[in-house]
Amino acid sequence: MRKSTSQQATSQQTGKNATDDFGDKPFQQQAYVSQSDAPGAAAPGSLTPEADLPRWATRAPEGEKLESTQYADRVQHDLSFVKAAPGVAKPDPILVADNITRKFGGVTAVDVQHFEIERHGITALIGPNGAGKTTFFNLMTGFDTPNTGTWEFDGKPLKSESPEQVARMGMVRTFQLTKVMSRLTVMDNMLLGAPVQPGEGMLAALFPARWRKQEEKNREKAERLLKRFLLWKKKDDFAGSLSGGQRKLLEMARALMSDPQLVMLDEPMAGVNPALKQSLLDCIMALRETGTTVLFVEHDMNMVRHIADWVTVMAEGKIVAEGVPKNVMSDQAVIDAYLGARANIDLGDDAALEKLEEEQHE
Ligand SMILES: Nc1ncnc2c1ncn2[C@@H]1O[C@H](COP(=O)(O)OP(=O)(O)OP(=O)(O)O)[C@@H](O)[C@H]1O
Repeated sequence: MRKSTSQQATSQQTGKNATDDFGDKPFQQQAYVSQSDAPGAAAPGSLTPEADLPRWATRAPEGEKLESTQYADRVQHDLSFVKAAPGVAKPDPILVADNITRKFGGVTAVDVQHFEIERHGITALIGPNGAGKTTFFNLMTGFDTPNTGTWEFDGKPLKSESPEQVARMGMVRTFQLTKVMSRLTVMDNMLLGAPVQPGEGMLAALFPARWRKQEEKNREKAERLLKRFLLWKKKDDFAGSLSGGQRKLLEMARALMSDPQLVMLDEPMAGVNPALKQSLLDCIMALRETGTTVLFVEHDMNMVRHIADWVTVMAEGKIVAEGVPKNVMSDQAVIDAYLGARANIDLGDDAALEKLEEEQHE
């Protein structure tokens, strides 16, 4: 069979068959080149055919996990060969949705023909207010039911699963308006996020030593996460006493108690003060480093540019554009339709972003 252009590029660089290189050798030893940089490679813009993508997707060997930033390097490498087109196939998708529609009366909130999320990547879902982003999240996670469509998480169909079952399968989400339990302490909120609550079943009650050990483990995990999310000092405070930004951090930390494979964050930056924003960005990037896939909805373009490996644009319920951030966010149609004045704001310039937000609210 003819090699894909990406395989040719890698083979030319390493002198070996690219298929041998993916998967069974440590990433550091591999010499990857981007398709357009490779000597004799196809002209820029001629991308790998969709059918070839899964064959050469970089994956950790069975039963192993990659270390640290290798996930970012691999996912960005793989996605650099994917065509920037709505509904395009990805090399190693963890979530695949087909023909998803949701109508509210006469309004079609979601009408997604095909959508894939690349495993281990950070994907941003952007679009104007009312584009259908939150409804799409609700549908994928069992909080709402589509009129039509099918979707699979890690190869398993999800159509009739409840939110609890979806979470148990490894896909968890946070909400635009946080759903932390105000009258519980921060630590108790975290323990609620643990996958199995010790002592719940009759069987567990018969073996107290076992559930005590499990609870100890849950507390240790909660402690690690609360430290990472800068909330450790608040562990005994009621969640209701936290600021909006701290609640976002708590909700995200709680979602991680079940070691999810995919985390879906709905506007994680909304209402978070600039001082906490950087911590939040760091926490999300740290998630990718531990092998967790992230999908987030966000209006904060600063964040999207900083951390996304891939950007998907929704408008009027449909996926209208997809690609790597620098391409999508410089696409004139996307700028006209959505980014507008947000497009040229300097990276990291919170003051400029806040000024713009104020202007828009005037
Ligand atoms: N429960 C509902 N009942 C009726 N209409 C709804 C409902 N939920 C969403 N909609 C409508 O569906 C459309 C998509 O809304 P949705 O909240 O998913 O958009 P969004 O992209 O998340 O917007 P935002 O960025 O403002 O959060 C909107 O027209 C909205 O009014």
